[in-house]
Amino acid sequence: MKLTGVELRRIRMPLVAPFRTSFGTETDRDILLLRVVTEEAEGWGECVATGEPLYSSEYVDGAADVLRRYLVPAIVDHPRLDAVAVGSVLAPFKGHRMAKAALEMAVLDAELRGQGRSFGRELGAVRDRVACGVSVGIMDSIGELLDAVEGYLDAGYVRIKLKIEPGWDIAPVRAVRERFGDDVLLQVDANTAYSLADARHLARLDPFDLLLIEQPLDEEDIRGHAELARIVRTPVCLDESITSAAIAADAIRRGACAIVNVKPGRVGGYLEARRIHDVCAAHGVPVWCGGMLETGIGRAANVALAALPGFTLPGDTSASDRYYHTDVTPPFVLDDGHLPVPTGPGIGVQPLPDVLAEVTVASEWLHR
Ligand SMILES: CSCC[C@@H](NC(=O)CCC(=O)O)C(=O)O
Ligand SMILES: [Mg+2]
Repeated sequence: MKLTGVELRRIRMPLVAPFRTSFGTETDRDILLLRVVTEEAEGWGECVATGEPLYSSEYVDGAADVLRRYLVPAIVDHPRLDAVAVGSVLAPFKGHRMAKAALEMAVLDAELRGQGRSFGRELGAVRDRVACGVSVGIMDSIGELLDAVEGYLDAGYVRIKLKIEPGWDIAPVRAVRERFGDDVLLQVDANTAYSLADARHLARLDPFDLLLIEQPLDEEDIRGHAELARIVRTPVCLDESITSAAIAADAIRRGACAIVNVKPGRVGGYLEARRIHDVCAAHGVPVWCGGMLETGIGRAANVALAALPGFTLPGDTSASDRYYHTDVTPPFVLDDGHLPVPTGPGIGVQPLPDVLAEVTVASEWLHR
Protein backbone atom coordinates (compact mmCIF):
# COMPACT_ATOMS: atom_id res chain seq x y z
CA MET A 1 0.00 0.00 0.00
CA LYS A 2 1.03 3.59 -0.57
CA LEU A 3 0.30 5.95 2.30
CA THR A 4 -1.29 9.19 1.13
CA GLY A 5 -2.26 10.66 4.51
CA VAL A 6 -2.11 10.18 8.28
CA GLU A 7 -4.47 12.08 10.56
CA LEU A 8 -3.93 12.33 14.32
CA ARG A 9 -7.20 13.06 16.10
CA ARG A 10 -7.60 13.67 19.81
CA ILE A 11 -11.00 13.03 21.35
CA ARG A 12 -12.39 13.40 24.85
CA MET A 13 -14.96 10.86 25.95
CA PRO A 14 -16.73 11.45 29.30
CA LEU A 15 -17.23 8.22 31.28
CA VAL A 16 -20.72 7.24 32.48
CA ALA A 17 -19.23 7.01 35.98
CA PRO A 18 -15.80 7.52 37.57
CA PHE A 19 -13.56 4.47 37.18
CA ARG A 20 -11.23 4.03 40.17
CA THR A 21 -8.23 1.73 40.21
CA SER A 22 -5.29 1.41 42.59
CA PHE A 23 -3.43 4.03 40.55
CA GLY A 24 -6.13 6.69 40.30
CA THR A 25 -9.60 7.66 39.13
CA GLU A 26 -10.64 8.41 35.54
CA THR A 27 -13.73 10.50 34.82
CA ASP A 28 -13.15 10.79 31.10
CA ARG A 29 -10.84 9.31 28.49
CA ASP A 30 -8.44 11.52 26.52
CA ILE A 31 -7.93 9.34 23.44
CA LEU A 32 -5.72 9.49 20.37
CA LEU A 33 -7.16 8.13 17.13
CA LEU A 34 -5.12 7.63 13.98
CA ARG A 35 -6.62 7.60 10.50
CA VAL A 36 -4.41 6.22 7.78
CA VAL A 37 -5.35 7.04 4.17
CA THR A 38 -4.02 4.89 1.34
CA GLU A 39 -4.87 4.59 -2.34
CA GLU A 40 -6.93 1.46 -1.60
CA ALA A 41 -8.72 2.29 1.67
CA GLU A 42 -8.69 4.17 4.96
CA GLY A 43 -7.89 2.57 8.32
CA TRP A 44 -8.42 3.52 11.96
CA GLY A 45 -6.22 2.93 14.97
CA GLU A 46 -6.83 3.71 18.65
CA CYS A 47 -4.02 4.50 21.08
CA VAL A 48 -4.83 3.18 24.57
CA ALA A 49 -2.34 5.37 26.45
CA THR A 50 -3.84 7.02 29.52
CA GLY A 51 -3.82 10.75 30.18
CA GLU A 52 -1.03 10.38 32.76
CA PRO A 53 1.77 7.76 32.91
CA LEU A 54 0.13 5.86 35.78
CA TYR A 55 -0.83 2.53 34.18
CA SER A 56 2.46 2.37 32.28
CA SER A 57 5.16 4.83 31.22
CA GLU A 58 3.09 5.92 28.22
CA TYR A 59 0.68 8.84 28.22
CA VAL A 60 -1.35 10.56 25.54
CA ASP A 61 0.80 13.65 24.97
CA GLY A 62 3.90 11.48 24.79
CA ALA A 63 2.27 9.14 22.29
CA ALA A 64 1.18 12.06 20.12
CA ASP A 65 4.70 13.47 20.21
CA VAL A 66 6.47 10.23 19.31
CA LEU A 67 3.97 9.55 16.50
CA ARG A 68 4.41 13.07 15.14
CA ARG A 69 8.19 13.26 15.48
CA TYR A 70 9.37 9.70 14.80
CA LEU A 71 6.89 6.90 14.10
CA VAL A 72 4.74 8.35 11.31
CA PRO A 73 7.69 9.95 9.45
CA ALA A 74 9.47 6.57 9.58
CA ILE A 75 6.76 4.78 7.62
CA VAL A 76 5.33 7.36 5.21
CA ASP A 77 7.76 6.73 2.35
CA HIS A 78 7.70 2.93 2.61
CA PRO A 79 7.19 1.66 -0.95
CA ARG A 80 5.08 -1.41 -0.04
CA LEU A 81 3.59 -0.63 3.35
CA ASP A 82 1.65 -3.26 5.24
CA ALA A 83 1.08 -4.01 8.93
CA VAL A 84 4.00 -6.45 9.16
CA ALA A 85 6.31 -3.82 7.68
CA VAL A 86 5.18 -1.30 10.32
CA GLY A 87 6.54 -3.48 13.13
CA SER A 88 9.94 -3.89 11.53
CA VAL A 89 10.29 -0.24 10.45
CA LEU A 90 9.42 0.96 13.98
CA ALA A 91 11.54 -1.64 15.81
CA PRO A 92 14.61 0.66 16.19
CA PHE A 93 12.54 3.07 18.29
CA LYS A 94 12.57 1.88 21.90
CA GLY A 95 9.32 1.41 23.80
CA HIS A 96 6.22 3.47 22.96
CA ARG A 97 4.31 0.23 22.35
CA MET A 98 0.88 1.88 22.63
CA ALA A 99 1.77 4.52 20.06
CA LYS A 100 3.23 1.86 17.75
CA ALA A 101 0.16 -0.33 18.25
CA ALA A 102 -2.19 2.46 17.17
CA LEU A 103 -0.21 3.06 13.97
CA GLU A 104 0.06 -0.66 13.16
CA MET A 105 -3.69 -1.07 13.83
CA ALA A 106 -4.59 1.75 11.44
CA VAL A 107 -2.35 0.32 8.71
CA LEU A 108 -3.74 -3.19 9.30
CA ASP A 109 -7.31 -1.85 9.15
CA ALA A 110 -6.61 -0.08 5.83
CA GLU A 111 -4.82 -3.14 4.44
CA LEU A 112 -7.66 -5.50 5.35
CA ARG A 113 -10.41 -3.14 4.18
CA GLY A 114 -8.59 -2.98 0.87
CA GLN A 115 -8.58 -6.79 0.71
CA GLY A 116 -12.14 -7.17 1.98
CA ARG A 117 -10.87 -9.28 4.91
CA SER A 118 -11.99 -8.90 8.53
CA PHE A 119 -9.70 -8.57 11.57
CA GLY A 120 -11.19 -11.77 12.90
CA ARG A 121 -10.38 -13.69 9.75
CA GLU A 122 -6.86 -12.24 9.60
CA LEU A 123 -6.07 -12.95 13.26
CA GLY A 124 -7.59 -16.47 13.27
CA ALA A 125 -10.94 -16.07 15.03
CA VAL A 126 -12.79 -19.35 15.61
CA ARG A 127 -15.94 -17.90 17.19
CA ASP A 128 -18.59 -15.51 15.91
CA ARG A 129 -19.29 -14.09 19.38
CA VAL A 130 -17.28 -13.74 22.60
CA ALA A 131 -18.30 -14.09 26.26
CA CYS A 132 -17.88 -10.79 28.09
CA GLY A 133 -16.67 -9.92 31.54
CA VAL A 134 -16.76 -6.52 33.18
CA SER A 135 -14.25 -4.59 35.27
CA VAL A 136 -15.65 -2.96 38.43
CA GLY A 137 -13.75 -0.08 39.97
CA ILE A 138 -12.96 0.60 43.61
CA MET A 139 -15.98 2.22 45.22
CA ASP A 140 -16.68 4.42 48.25
CA SER A 141 -18.64 1.68 50.01
CA ILE A 142 -19.39 -2.04 49.89
CA GLY A 143 -23.07 -1.18 49.32
CA GLU A 144 -22.23 0.87 46.24
CA LEU A 145 -20.07 -1.96 44.95
CA LEU A 146 -22.80 -4.58 45.43
CA ASP A 147 -25.33 -2.38 43.58
CA ALA A 148 -22.90 -2.02 40.67
CA VAL A 149 -22.16 -5.75 40.56
CA GLU A 150 -25.89 -6.52 40.68
CA GLY A 151 -26.45 -4.22 37.72
CA TYR A 152 -23.73 -5.90 35.67
CA LEU A 153 -24.95 -9.41 36.50
CA ASP A 154 -28.49 -8.35 35.55
CA ALA A 155 -27.06 -6.99 32.26
CA GLY A 156 -25.74 -10.49 31.57
CA TYR A 157 -21.98 -10.18 32.11
CA VAL A 158 -20.53 -13.64 32.55
CA ARG A 159 -17.59 -12.64 34.75
CA ILE A 160 -16.97 -9.94 37.37
CA LYS A 161 -13.51 -8.39 37.90
CA LEU A 162 -13.01 -6.29 41.02
CA LYS A 163 -10.27 -3.70 41.22
CA ILE A 164 -8.47 -4.07 44.54
CA GLU A 165 -5.81 -2.26 46.57
CA PRO A 166 -4.54 -2.52 50.16
CA GLY A 167 -7.57 -1.76 52.36
CA TRP A 168 -10.06 -2.71 49.64
CA ASP A 169 -9.59 -6.38 48.88
CA ILE A 170 -10.81 -9.10 51.28
CA ALA A 171 -14.00 -7.26 52.32
CA PRO A 172 -15.34 -6.49 48.82
CA VAL A 173 -14.53 -10.00 47.59
CA ARG A 174 -16.25 -11.55 50.64
CA ALA A 175 -19.27 -9.27 50.21
CA VAL A 176 -19.71 -10.19 46.53
CA ARG A 177 -19.40 -13.90 47.31
CA GLU A 178 -21.89 -13.64 50.23
CA ARG A 179 -24.40 -11.65 48.15
CA PHE A 180 -24.16 -13.37 44.75
CA GLY A 181 -22.92 -16.84 45.66
CA ASP A 182 -20.04 -19.10 44.69
CA ASP A 183 -21.05 -19.69 41.08
CA VAL A 184 -20.32 -16.17 39.85
CA LEU A 185 -17.04 -16.11 37.89
CA LEU A 186 -15.00 -13.66 39.97
CA GLN A 187 -11.46 -12.28 39.73
CA VAL A 188 -9.48 -9.33 41.06
CA ASP A 189 -6.98 -6.86 39.59
CA ALA A 190 -4.47 -5.06 41.80
CA ASN A 191 -2.61 -3.05 39.12
CA THR A 192 0.74 -3.63 40.93
CA ALA A 193 -0.54 -2.28 44.28
CA TYR A 194 1.04 -4.96 46.53
CA SER A 195 4.50 -6.24 47.41
CA LEU A 196 5.77 -9.73 48.18
CA ALA A 197 5.48 -8.82 51.87
CA ASP A 198 1.69 -8.91 51.31
CA ALA A 199 1.78 -12.56 50.20
CA ARG A 200 0.16 -13.94 53.36
CA HIS A 201 -2.50 -11.26 53.17
CA LEU A 202 -3.24 -12.05 49.52
CA ALA A 203 -3.47 -15.75 50.42
CA ARG A 204 -6.57 -14.76 52.42
CA LEU A 205 -8.28 -14.43 49.02
CA ASP A 206 -7.78 -18.16 48.37
CA PRO A 207 -10.99 -19.34 50.13
CA PHE A 208 -13.10 -17.23 47.72
CA ASP A 209 -12.32 -19.43 44.71
CA LEU A 210 -11.28 -16.60 42.40
CA LEU A 211 -10.45 -17.29 38.76
CA LEU A 212 -7.22 -15.30 39.16
CA ILE A 213 -5.45 -12.45 40.83
CA GLU A 214 -4.22 -9.98 38.20
CA GLN A 215 -0.87 -8.15 38.44
CA PRO A 216 -0.53 -8.03 42.21
CA LEU A 217 3.12 -6.88 42.17
CA ASP A 218 5.30 -4.39 40.29
CA GLU A 219 5.34 -4.91 36.52
CA GLU A 220 9.10 -5.60 36.56
CA ASP A 221 8.95 -8.12 39.43
CA ILE A 222 8.72 -11.41 37.51
CA ARG A 223 10.66 -13.25 40.25
CA GLY A 224 8.36 -11.84 42.93
CA HIS A 225 5.28 -13.12 41.10
CA ALA A 226 6.89 -16.56 40.84
CA GLU A 227 7.50 -16.55 44.61
CA LEU A 228 3.97 -15.28 45.27
CA ALA A 229 2.55 -18.07 43.09
CA ARG A 230 4.18 -20.56 45.44
CA ILE A 231 2.40 -18.98 48.44
CA VAL A 232 -1.08 -18.16 47.17
CA ARG A 233 -3.39 -20.77 45.66
CA THR A 234 -5.32 -18.34 43.47
CA PRO A 235 -3.82 -18.43 39.94
CA VAL A 236 -1.60 -15.42 39.19
CA CYS A 237 -2.39 -13.53 35.98
CA LEU A 238 -0.06 -10.89 34.54
CA ASP A 239 -1.10 -7.75 32.69
CA GLU A 240 1.38 -4.82 32.92
CA SER A 241 4.37 -7.20 33.05
CA ILE A 242 3.70 -8.83 29.69
CA THR A 243 4.90 -6.48 26.97
CA SER A 244 5.96 -9.06 24.38
CA ALA A 245 5.75 -12.72 23.42
CA ALA A 246 9.33 -13.25 24.59
CA ILE A 247 8.53 -11.83 28.02
CA ALA A 248 5.38 -13.95 28.19
CA ALA A 249 7.42 -17.09 27.51
CA ASP A 250 9.99 -16.10 30.15
CA ALA A 251 7.34 -15.30 32.78
CA ILE A 252 5.54 -18.60 32.15
CA ARG A 253 8.76 -20.64 32.28
CA ARG A 254 9.72 -18.93 35.56
CA GLY A 255 6.34 -19.79 37.10
CA ALA A 256 5.32 -16.14 37.41
CA CYS A 257 1.93 -16.53 35.76
CA ALA A 258 -0.65 -19.22 35.08
CA ILE A 259 -2.85 -16.90 32.99
CA VAL A 260 -2.13 -13.88 30.76
CA ASN A 261 -4.22 -10.77 30.12
CA VAL A 262 -3.54 -9.85 26.48
CA LYS A 263 -3.82 -6.17 25.57
CA PRO A 264 -2.75 -5.29 22.01
CA GLY A 265 -1.89 -1.69 22.95
CA ARG A 266 0.39 -2.75 25.81
CA VAL A 267 2.37 -5.15 23.60
CA GLY A 268 2.80 -3.02 20.46
CA GLY A 269 -0.11 -4.24 18.38
CA TYR A 270 -2.49 -6.99 17.33
CA LEU A 271 0.20 -8.98 15.54
CA GLU A 272 2.31 -9.23 18.73
CA ALA A 273 -0.89 -9.93 20.68
CA ARG A 274 -1.47 -12.92 18.39
CA ARG A 275 2.14 -14.06 18.96
CA ILE A 276 1.53 -13.90 22.74
CA HIS A 277 -1.65 -15.94 22.25
CA ASP A 278 0.37 -18.52 20.29
CA VAL A 279 3.19 -18.67 22.88
CA CYS A 280 0.70 -19.06 25.73
CA ALA A 281 -1.19 -21.78 23.83
CA ALA A 282 2.09 -23.63 23.29
CA HIS A 283 2.63 -23.58 27.08
CA GLY A 284 -0.97 -24.49 27.91
CA VAL A 285 -1.57 -21.06 29.45
CA PRO A 286 -5.06 -19.60 28.96
CA VAL A 287 -5.38 -15.98 27.89
CA TRP A 288 -8.15 -13.41 27.92
CA CYS A 289 -8.52 -10.00 26.26
CA GLY A 290 -7.90 -7.05 28.56
CA GLY A 291 -9.32 -3.58 28.07
CA MET A 292 -8.21 0.02 28.23
CA LEU A 293 -11.67 1.63 28.07
CA GLU A 294 -11.47 1.62 24.29
CA THR A 295 -14.04 3.27 22.05
CA GLY A 296 -15.86 1.07 19.55
CA ILE A 297 -12.82 1.36 17.28
CA GLY A 298 -10.45 -0.46 19.63
CA ARG A 299 -13.31 -2.52 21.01
CA ALA A 300 -14.12 -3.94 17.57
CA ALA A 301 -10.53 -5.12 17.12
CA ASN A 302 -10.38 -6.50 20.68
CA VAL A 303 -13.55 -8.53 20.18
CA ALA A 304 -12.02 -10.04 17.03
CA LEU A 305 -8.86 -10.92 18.98
CA ALA A 306 -10.91 -12.41 21.83
CA ALA A 307 -12.37 -14.89 19.33
CA LEU A 308 -9.03 -16.71 18.87
CA PRO A 309 -8.96 -20.27 20.23
CA GLY A 310 -6.67 -19.65 23.22
CA PHE A 311 -8.92 -16.89 24.61
CA THR A 312 -10.78 -19.31 26.86
CA LEU A 313 -11.59 -16.88 29.69
CA PRO A 314 -14.09 -14.00 29.45
CA GLY A 315 -12.30 -10.74 28.71
CA ASP A 316 -12.79 -7.12 29.68
CA THR A 317 -14.60 -6.73 26.36
CA SER A 318 -17.64 -5.02 27.78
CA ALA A 319 -20.45 -3.29 25.91
CA SER A 320 -19.98 0.33 24.83
CA ASP A 321 -22.37 1.53 27.54
CA ARG A 322 -20.10 0.19 30.30
CA TYR A 323 -18.07 3.37 29.85
CA TYR A 324 -19.78 5.67 27.35
CA HIS A 325 -23.21 7.22 26.91
CA THR A 326 -22.45 7.55 23.20
CA ASP A 327 -19.71 5.62 21.43
CA VAL A 328 -17.90 6.97 18.38
CA THR A 329 -19.04 3.86 16.46
CA PRO A 330 -22.39 2.11 16.44
CA PRO A 331 -22.52 0.74 20.01
CA PHE A 332 -21.46 -2.75 21.02
CA VAL A 333 -24.51 -4.13 22.82
CA LEU A 334 -24.35 -7.14 25.13
CA ASP A 335 -26.53 -10.02 23.99
CA ASP A 336 -26.85 -12.95 26.39
CA GLY A 337 -23.51 -11.96 27.92
CA HIS A 338 -21.74 -11.96 24.55
CA LEU A 339 -20.63 -9.50 21.89
CA PRO A 340 -20.70 -10.41 18.19
CA VAL A 341 -17.37 -10.52 16.34
CA PRO A 342 -17.52 -7.90 13.55
CA THR A 343 -17.51 -9.56 10.13
CA GLY A 344 -17.02 -6.53 7.87
CA PRO A 345 -13.70 -5.63 6.20
CA GLY A 346 -10.97 -4.49 8.57
CA ILE A 347 -12.23 -3.78 12.09
CA GLY A 348 -15.74 -3.92 10.64
CA VAL A 349 -16.95 -0.64 12.14
CA GLN A 350 -16.74 2.98 11.07
CA PRO A 351 -16.69 6.07 13.28
CA LEU A 352 -19.99 8.00 13.23
CA PRO A 353 -18.99 11.39 11.72
CA ASP A 354 -21.33 13.51 13.87
CA VAL A 355 -20.34 11.83 17.13
CA LEU A 356 -16.67 11.95 16.17
CA ALA A 357 -16.92 15.66 15.38
CA GLU A 358 -18.64 16.30 18.72
CA VAL A 359 -15.92 14.61 20.82
CA THR A 360 -12.95 15.83 18.76
CA VAL A 361 -10.67 18.18 20.66
CA ALA A 362 -7.95 18.47 18.01
CA SER A 363 -7.07 17.05 14.62
CA GLU A 364 -3.87 17.37 12.62
CA TRP A 365 -2.50 15.79 9.48
CA LEU A 366 0.90 14.24 10.19
CA HIS A 367 1.32 13.37 6.52
CA ARG A 368 -0.45 14.44 3.38
C1 LIG B 1 -7.50 3.12 32.39
S1 LIG B 1 -6.36 1.80 32.45
C2 LIG B 1 -7.33 0.45 32.89
C3 LIG B 1 -6.48 -0.78 33.01
C4 LIG B 1 -7.28 -1.94 33.51
N1 LIG B 1 -8.39 -2.23 32.61
C5 LIG B 1 -9.55 -2.71 33.09
O1 LIG B 1 -9.77 -2.88 34.26
C6 LIG B 1 -10.62 -2.98 32.07
C7 LIG B 1 -11.05 -1.72 31.42
C8 LIG B 1 -12.03 -2.01 30.29
O2 LIG B 1 -13.06 -2.65 30.57
O3 LIG B 1 -11.72 -1.62 29.15
C9 LIG B 1 -6.44 -3.19 33.74
O4 LIG B 1 -5.40 -3.06 34.39
O5 LIG B 1 -6.82 -4.29 33.34
MG1 LIG C 1 -5.15 -5.19 34.63
